[in-house]
Amino acid sequence: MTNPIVSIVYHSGYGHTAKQAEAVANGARKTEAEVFLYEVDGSFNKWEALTKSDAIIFGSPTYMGCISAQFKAFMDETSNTVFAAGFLWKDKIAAGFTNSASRAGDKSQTLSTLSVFAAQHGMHWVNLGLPPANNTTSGSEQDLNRLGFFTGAAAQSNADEGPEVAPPQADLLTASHLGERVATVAKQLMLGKQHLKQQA
Ligand SMILES: Cc1cc2nc3c(=O)[nH]c(=O)nc-3n(C[C@H](O)[C@H](O)[C@H](O)COP(=O)(O)O)c2cc1C
Repeated sequence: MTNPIVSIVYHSGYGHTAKQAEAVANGARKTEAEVFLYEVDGSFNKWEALTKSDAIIFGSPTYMGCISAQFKAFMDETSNTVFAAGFLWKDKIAAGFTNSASRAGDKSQTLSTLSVFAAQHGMHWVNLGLPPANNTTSGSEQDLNRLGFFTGAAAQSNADEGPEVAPPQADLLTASHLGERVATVAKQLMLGKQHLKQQA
């Protein structure tokens, strides 16, 4: 019995989204998955590793209401290296996360862009799977999914704080939840495929 390979591909200009990416990886590591982190910054060459992955989790800071230019360059490269090379990511699992300075900050646009990107590659998008929190009188900033996103994991880093303190723990735990959820779904899909193959 093999375990799924979960890769996390992210860009981070100033280190905050990198902290979130590490939290996603830590969540995935709570399962038996093999977990790899790849940073996108300029030319990317880990295509073979991504093609071997069962799940790929995409992460970008929200810059000007969308993904960063560096992450967009990575996405555009996949047109040749993945799509035209044989639809190589079809049927893999995908998910996404983003971090920005404002609580909203138009992060939804970033997550939406990442999910469309995954769909273009024929991937199965896994959402966050947490109810929105911090939206009642008993809620707090310590709640998981305190920012209330559904499509993926969101984090908020105060613009005057460095990555040693931002994003806060609640957002890192939310990211960790996404990583664990994706790795679990990857295992379920793997076991389901093996079961169907044995029955055939
Ligand atoms: C070019 C640029 C554009 C930004 N645009 C947004 C934005 O649209 N919404 C927002 O909330 N924060 C915005 N920010 C703030 C960043 O999202 C925030 O500083 C984030 O923590 C940066 O993540 P990083 O350290 O991984 O690069 C922007 C920052 C930069 C540098």
